[in-house]
Amino acid sequence: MNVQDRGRITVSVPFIESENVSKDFNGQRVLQNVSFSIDEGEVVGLLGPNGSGKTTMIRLLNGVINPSSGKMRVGDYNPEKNADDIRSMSGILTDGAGLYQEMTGLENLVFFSKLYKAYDLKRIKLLLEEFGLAEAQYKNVGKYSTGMKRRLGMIKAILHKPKLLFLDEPTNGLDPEGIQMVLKYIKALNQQEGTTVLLCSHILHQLEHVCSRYLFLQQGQIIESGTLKELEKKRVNIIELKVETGLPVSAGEFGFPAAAAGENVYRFTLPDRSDITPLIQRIAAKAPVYHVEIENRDLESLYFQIRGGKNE
Ligand SMILES: Nc1ncnc2c1ncn2[C@@H]1O[C@H](COP(=O)(O)OP(=O)(O)OP(=O)(O)O)[C@@H](O)[C@H]1O
Repeated sequence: MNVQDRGRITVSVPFIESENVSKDFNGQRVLQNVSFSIDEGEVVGLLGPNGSGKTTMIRLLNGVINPSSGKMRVGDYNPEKNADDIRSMSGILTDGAGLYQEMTGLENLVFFSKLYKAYDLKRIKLLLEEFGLAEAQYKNVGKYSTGMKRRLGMIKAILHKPKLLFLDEPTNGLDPEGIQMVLKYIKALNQQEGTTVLLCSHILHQLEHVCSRYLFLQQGQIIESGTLKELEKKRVNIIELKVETGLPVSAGEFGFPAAAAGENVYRFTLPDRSDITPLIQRIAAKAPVYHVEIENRDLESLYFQIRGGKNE
C-alpha cells in the first residue's frame, strides 16, 4: 500500500505492521514482543501449536481486544482506535463465525450484507451456489453441520469484497471437496482481487499451495518467518531423498547412507543437493527410476524442525 515517492526514493509501506506487541490475560503473558509486517497482496500463514497466540493476534489486529503494550497498524488504521474502520475493510472468519443460529443461512447473509452496507442479493445467491449452500439457504443455521457453518462463515467474511481477510482455521470441519473449494477460493481472491490474507491453520500441507509466506509463533513469540524457499535454504542442511525404483537394487552400493522405505523404495541421506543428480544417474544405470522426492523440505518437516529448534 501507500507507495510514497519521497524525492527519488520510492518507499513501500507494509499493509499490516505489528511492533513489539505483547498481550497479558489476567497477568499471564500470551504474546511477547511480536513484530512482523505484511505487504498488500500477500497470503501469510500464521502457524504454531495450540495456545501459541494465533487467535489472540488476529483479535488484536481486528481491535476486538487491545494490546498490553506495543503498536499495530492495519492499512491506515490503528486497531486500538479505529476497530470499526478495520472491520469494514476486512473479512474475518473465526470459530463461531458470529452467525445467528435461529435465522436461516440466507437471512444471516442478508442481515450482514446490510450491516456492511453491501447488500446485493444476486451476489449472495451466487456465493451460496458457489459454496454449495443453495439448498440449505432456507434452513436455520442452528441445524447446519459444522462444515456448513464454516462455508456460511466464509461467505459472510467475503460478502462485502474486503481488501483483507483474517481466516482462523478456514477448513476446520470441511469435507475434502469443501477444503479444496475454500482453498481455491482464497487463492483466486488473492490472485484476481489482490486480497491480502492472514490465515491460521494446523493442516500444514493445505497451506503450501495457498500461502506466499509464513510466520511461526511459539509460546507467544515469533520464532521464525519466511517463504518456503527461504526456510528451506535456512533450515534444510541435509537432503533426505526418497527414490522409487522398478527393480531391487542394493542401496548400500551408491556411496550414501540409505534405508529401505518400502518395496524397491530407498531413503538416501545426502550432504548436498548437488549429490542428487550423480546418485540418480548411478541408480538409473542399474534400475528404472519411477519417483524421486526430497522429503524434508515440505512445510510440515520445516515446521517440526523450527519447533524443535534444529539447525540453530
Ligand atoms: N480471553 C482470554 N482470557 C484469558 N486467556 C486467554 C483468553 N484468550 C486466550 N487466552 C489464552 O491465551 C493463550 C493463547 O490463546 P490463543 O487462542 O490465541 O491460541 P491459538 O494459537 O489460537 O491456539 P489454537 O491453535 O488452539 O487455536 C492461551 O493460553 C489461551 O488460554
